[in-house]
Amino acid sequence: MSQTTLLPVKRALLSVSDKTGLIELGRALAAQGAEILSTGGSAKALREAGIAVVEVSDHTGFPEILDGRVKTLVPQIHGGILGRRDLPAHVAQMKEHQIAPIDLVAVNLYPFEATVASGAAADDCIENIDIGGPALIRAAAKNHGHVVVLTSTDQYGAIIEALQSGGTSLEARRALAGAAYARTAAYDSAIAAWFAKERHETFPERFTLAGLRREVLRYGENPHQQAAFYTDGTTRPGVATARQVQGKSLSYNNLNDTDAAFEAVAEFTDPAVVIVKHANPCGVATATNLSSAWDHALRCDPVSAFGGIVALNGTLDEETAVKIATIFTEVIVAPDATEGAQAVLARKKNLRLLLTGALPDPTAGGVIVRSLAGGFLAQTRDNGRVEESALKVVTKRAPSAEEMRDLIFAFRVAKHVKSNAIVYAKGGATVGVGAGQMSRVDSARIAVSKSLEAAKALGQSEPLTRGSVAASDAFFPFADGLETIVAAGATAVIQPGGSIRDDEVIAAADKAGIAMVLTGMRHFRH
Ligand SMILES: NC(=O)c1ncn([C@@H]2O[C@H](COP(=O)(O)O)[C@@H](O)[C@H]2O)c1NC=O
Repeated sequence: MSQTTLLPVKRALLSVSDKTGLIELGRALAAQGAEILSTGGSAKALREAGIAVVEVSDHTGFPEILDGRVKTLVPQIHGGILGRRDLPAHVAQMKEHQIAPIDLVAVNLYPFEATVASGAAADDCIENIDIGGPALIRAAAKNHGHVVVLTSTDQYGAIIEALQSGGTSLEARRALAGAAYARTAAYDSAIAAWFAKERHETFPERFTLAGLRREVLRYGENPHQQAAFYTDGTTRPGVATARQVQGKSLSYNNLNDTDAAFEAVAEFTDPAVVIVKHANPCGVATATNLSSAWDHALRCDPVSAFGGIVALNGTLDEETAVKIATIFTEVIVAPDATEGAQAVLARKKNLRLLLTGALPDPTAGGVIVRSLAGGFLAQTRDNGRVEESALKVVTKRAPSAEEMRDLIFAFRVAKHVKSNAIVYAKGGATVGVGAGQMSRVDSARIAVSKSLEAAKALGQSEPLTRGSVAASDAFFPFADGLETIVAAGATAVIQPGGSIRDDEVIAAADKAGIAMVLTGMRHFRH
């Protein structure tokens, strides 16, 4: 058989859980004169639409048994799919055992993933593990030289067209075979993940990662890199589940930054705004409303905010939208937006607006992964959150109530800043962010110099860090980082503690008369 030969379909097996498009496919096959074999529910739907169909059990002479656990798992079916039409021995054996060739298999599987997502009981989940379906798919995909395999309703259209134009090409069947194995692999991955979860096994010996390509991106982190965006089927509100209301496609960096911004803004219950650049917050604020939160977030580092990603933790209103629209912004992400806000943003054609419907739960667990040469690292999500009750005051002076509020705020922001992270905050807003430096003291200094720039923009000569509090994502290895913070005018500090020089650092804080609390929890982020 040449590469270009088109194969018609003389006999097809349709066994689908999702009946979408089934009738159209059945009609197209019938119109080509194909015999249609089908299982219980699929056969019923086809028959009701007036399409001639042979029940698999009539074809094989073997009934569906064990509540449908065994329907198609019989030699007449699998032999009909797997027999090679180009091997005389196969053809002879098929004839000897009265096995009729099956040229097209359309199967979509029991909805295991949806059943698990619905929170169904274990028995229900197990009953939704399809056995016969994957066996049919894998057999048909293996014998793609002779058989077409359809595993998704959105593949039907192209195959109907191909059949109407004389048949399917080897190239098309091979592409469908690849998609079929990817589908059964993803299905088995979901099943394995469910078993691991049931057994409270966070890191099973074999870790499978399955994703559905949502989009091929224009390029990756840089234009010479290729990239695509995959979703994993989880329903965590965020960039993967959001509805894009307007604007051009998001880039690789946009997606990454939007995720960082939205995860950060979900930390706060008061109206909050996070502005992100290069995956780091350059302004975060909470206030009594989003409009004020935007003003305060922007004030922290208006230079970096240019071309940033803005995340809000409530419904974007018109007043706030007008303000955000005054500066160049790449993406806005929020649970919702009023019609007025959407109308304002609609004038900015390139600005992307993503609506998520809800906020992610910052305390929810789950495993996150990152690749490295030869493998990937898996870890549980950083869902740690320090509450006031867990803090240990280690200095002579305890923080005031106002300082305490800002300390907790600053530490929550620091959790979302790349290490080494130093965050200065005042009045529920960041006033200086030092991110991603190789030494903690440099992060402390950079935050102050940025804060001085921000102060100048406001016509002030003192950095905004005067009278602020400071958070450090990890302990101070030496007193120098703390001394920089004191020099910047901060009056209280929050940090995990745990350094062998904690005593030195606490003594430096006492000497400066500032308050210090230890969290006992670190928030490294790389
Ligand atoms: N047991 C079997 O032999 C078997 N053969 C096909 N299935 C599945 O049965 C479903 C279709 O069933 P029905 O046509 O009765 O609605 C499909 O999702 C198909 O993947 C089977 N069911 C599960 O294992």
